[in-house]
Amino acid sequence: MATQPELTIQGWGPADPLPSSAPDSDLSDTLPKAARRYLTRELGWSPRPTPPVAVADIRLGPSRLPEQARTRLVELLGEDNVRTDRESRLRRAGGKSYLDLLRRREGDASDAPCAVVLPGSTEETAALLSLCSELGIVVVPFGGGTSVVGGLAGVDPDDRPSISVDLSRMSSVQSLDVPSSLVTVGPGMRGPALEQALDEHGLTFGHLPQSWEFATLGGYAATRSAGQSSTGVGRFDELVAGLTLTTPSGVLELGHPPATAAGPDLLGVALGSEGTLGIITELSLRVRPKPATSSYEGWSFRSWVAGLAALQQLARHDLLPDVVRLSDADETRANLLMASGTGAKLLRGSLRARGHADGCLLVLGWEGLPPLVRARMKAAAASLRDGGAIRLGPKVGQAWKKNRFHGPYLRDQLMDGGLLVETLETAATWSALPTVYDAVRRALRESLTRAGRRPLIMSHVSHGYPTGASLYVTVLADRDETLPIQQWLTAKRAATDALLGAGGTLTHHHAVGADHRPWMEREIGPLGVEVLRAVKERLDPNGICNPGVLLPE
Ligand SMILES: Cc1cc2nc3c(=O)[nH]c(=O)nc-3n(C[C@H](O)[C@H](O)[C@H](O)COP(=O)(O)OP(=O)(O)OC[C@H]3O[C@@H](n4cnc5c(N)ncnc54)[C@H](O)[C@@H]3O)c2cc1C
Repeated sequence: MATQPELTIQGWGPADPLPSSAPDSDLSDTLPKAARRYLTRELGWSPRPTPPVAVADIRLGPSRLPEQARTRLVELLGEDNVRTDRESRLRRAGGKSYLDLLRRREGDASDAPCAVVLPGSTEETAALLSLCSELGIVVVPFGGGTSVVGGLAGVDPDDRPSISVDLSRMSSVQSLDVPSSLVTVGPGMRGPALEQALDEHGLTFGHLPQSWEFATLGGYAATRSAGQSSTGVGRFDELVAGLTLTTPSGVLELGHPPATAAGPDLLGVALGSEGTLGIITELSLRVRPKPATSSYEGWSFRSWVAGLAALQQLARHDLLPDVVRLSDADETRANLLMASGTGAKLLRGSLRARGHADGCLLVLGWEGLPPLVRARMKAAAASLRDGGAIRLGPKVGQAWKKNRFHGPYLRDQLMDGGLLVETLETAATWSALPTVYDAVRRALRESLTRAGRRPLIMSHVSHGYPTGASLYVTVLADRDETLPIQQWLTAKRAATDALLGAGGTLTHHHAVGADHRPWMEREIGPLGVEVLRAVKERLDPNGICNPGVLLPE
């Protein structure tokens, strides 16, 4: 089992060891002048240093784990694998949403778990859950800690002590069945390590969310994640052939590859269960040969509506590529301004000259066998041209591919400069998508506009289906320094009500967590909630498994 880098506590990126002082950051090093001017003008924002407090000054309360419980846990897992020290608890406090980062930057880690425990196998996890059930200790599975919906909040209505179950000791490949294209892995493994292990066999897994560097395979399954290539490769839940769900009531082996018709698919109950039913302790995943060729390219549309219509045509004729990303005019403008260098400047000039100054950028990625990729690209190109698109060529596609994991690093620096930076996402049918887009933008604009300050709302479609697509929204606004948490909570509530009212789904891939649970009944209905509760009561009779997420209070 290789050691995987820890995530920094107050932002994004690898951090080791624990820093004692706040990092220096300067937006002028990161953002080109034109982008800073643009943001200042658009938002009515004046950049100002608002660095996080030093990590040493972050406050967390004493552990509430009873000594007797600690002793029992140590008997089960060993002294090294039961940790109540400040650093272990701090590193497992919450996830990486804007609100999580705000709290950590302000020095608040009152949501830290009472202890961090590290089981090493399904058997140890089963014994751990049974012990915690007996002792009344809440367990919150911890994968990569990249939840952006409060999935790790550890909230318990009965205020019992809560422990974080860190799955990093279970992070290796257990077996590889090449003829069947199946790999069996531990839940704590991350994407880069899996790709490395598969590479020597000429295989790939290909699930690439933006959190790829730190998120885990168990976390993807627990949240039904989608990656940048999900249009072609499939969402994470489509890539799971089977898994082991370890619960306080026993161990469930779910999924029977290649296929079974033996009743309803219980695997679907475990996928997206967010730690509320137990802990995923093993996964069997579908892998594929590494693509012999890959080709990324850029296109431009005069308008968002034209771009959506063209994607819909591709979807209808089964011509969607593996990677699809259509940015609206606001996101396109911001991305072009943030890209420095002569290439970006030339592109801006060329788009202006061709009447696409306010256009919408489309990035497409194709992977697979060369003749198939060529044929798909040719057919799609004809359809896109019919839809009014102009081809910008491979450089734009390659530039996107090269920078595709950079966004979260920039978020930290924008927050350092006094900005609110957050994302939200949904999915809608092709017919509802334009209305959902308008409704979300309107709600965010109304909520975040005040006294000469406006939000910048940037959107893209990044996952296409025959029936519709996902919509991803990034919001930037001048941060309210007095009530920053309230500022975002109000905007988020308005946006969620608006997108549900317009026909969008509660979430496309970020999951429910604590943040979306008030709307869960609206998404699946009261009977749906009762069914989920009944399953939970059977598998987790004492309600110790991540009680603060998914199901409404
Ligand atoms: C910068 C950034 C970019 C992101 N980009 C994407 C993206 O492109 N696509 C996407 O889908 N998501 C994205 N996310 C969200 C996040 O990465 C996903 O939700 C991811 O699946 C979480 O994995 P994790 O291992 O970090 O899980 P954690 O954050 O540790 O946990 C998430 C939830 O799952 C539960 N859980 C974790 N492991 C297990 C397990 N083994 N068994 C049972 N329950 C478990 C936890 O208790 C928690 O409720 C992004 C997040 C960030 C911060």
